[in-house]
Amino acid sequence: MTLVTHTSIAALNICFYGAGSMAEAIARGLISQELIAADRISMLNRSNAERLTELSSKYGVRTVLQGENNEHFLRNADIIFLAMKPKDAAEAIASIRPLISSGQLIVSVIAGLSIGSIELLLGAKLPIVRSMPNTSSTIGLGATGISYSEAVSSEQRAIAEAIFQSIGINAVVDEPLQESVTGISGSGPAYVYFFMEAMMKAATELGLDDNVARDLVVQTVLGAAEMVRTTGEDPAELRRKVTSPNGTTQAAIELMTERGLQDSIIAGAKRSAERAGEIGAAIERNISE
Ligand SMILES: NC(=O)C1=CN([C@@H]2O[C@H](COP(=O)(O)OP(=O)(O)OC[C@H]3O[C@@H](n4cnc5c(N)ncnc54)[C@H](O)[C@@H]3O)[C@@H](O)[C@H]2O)C=CC1
Ligand SMILES: O=C(O)[C@@H]1CCC=N1
Repeated sequence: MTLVTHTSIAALNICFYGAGSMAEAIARGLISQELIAADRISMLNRSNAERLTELSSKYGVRTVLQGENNEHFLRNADIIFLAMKPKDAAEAIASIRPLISSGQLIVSVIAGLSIGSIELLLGAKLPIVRSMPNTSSTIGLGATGISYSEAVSSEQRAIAEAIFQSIGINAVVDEPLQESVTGISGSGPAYVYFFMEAMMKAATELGLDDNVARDLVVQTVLGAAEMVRTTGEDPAELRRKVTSPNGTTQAAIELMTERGLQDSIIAGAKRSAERAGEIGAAIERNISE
């Protein structure tokens, strides 16, 4: 069995290729969970020097704009996170092909992008981790789906899992299921925020002031999630315990059901998964043209 310790990860160099929201969430999580020192992390962006200055002053990471000695960071990285938008991925990945060597671990967070497409773009069957994290990684509460290419060694698997575990929980899934993970936990935080926006709007329309509305809604969502986690009971059972016969909750749930709340959430999550597939297929078409 391969032993991967926090100490062995601390000795690696990690490069984020694309320095947007998701890269920041993971880098911030890794630093705050003390898995790796900030000066072992480099973050590269195509443009926006201001954004890079903000990241280096906030976290102490090394930053570099594309074209300004970014080759050094890419060549010397043990792990390269591919973290640009899907529309930029094909060009960005193909352009680093001459810099990549077989000892490096490539970790993609790009929605829809298949391992096969990354192999085609890099021109080799390298060790590739396809992941689908979420922005809650920022505070160590992420939920990440992970899949591996055949070339990923057991030690590299252990490193990838330790990295994502340091910023939340992991589920290792067969690659086609990454689209489902995207529909559930990748996009999922946005559904919860959407729900919270609606709850806060309702609270203010019901006469509560903004701060009280925010506090009550945040605590309600936190408490409900924690109840599911700690009691191990099904959400349906916990919901039943809130719902007194002919009471207030029943009145609310009946109206929400009539207006299709649950059906909308199910359809929306499935649409996100389907969209991940469409995004991946568009990149594949782009590569084969
Ligand atoms: N935001 C989220 O909740 C999640 C995002 N993802 C995936 O993460 C990826 C990044 O998403 P965000 O961080 O939200 O996007 P973003 O737009 O915040 O960041 C993308 C960054 O990549 C940079 N970039 C683009 N082309 C580049 C190039 N050729 N070289 C260097 N940098 C380049 C852009 O300048 C930008 O800063 C996407 O592929 C998305 O599918 C995955 C899970 C969750
Ligand atoms: O909206 C998106 O495409 C990305 C992938 C999952 C969350 N955000």
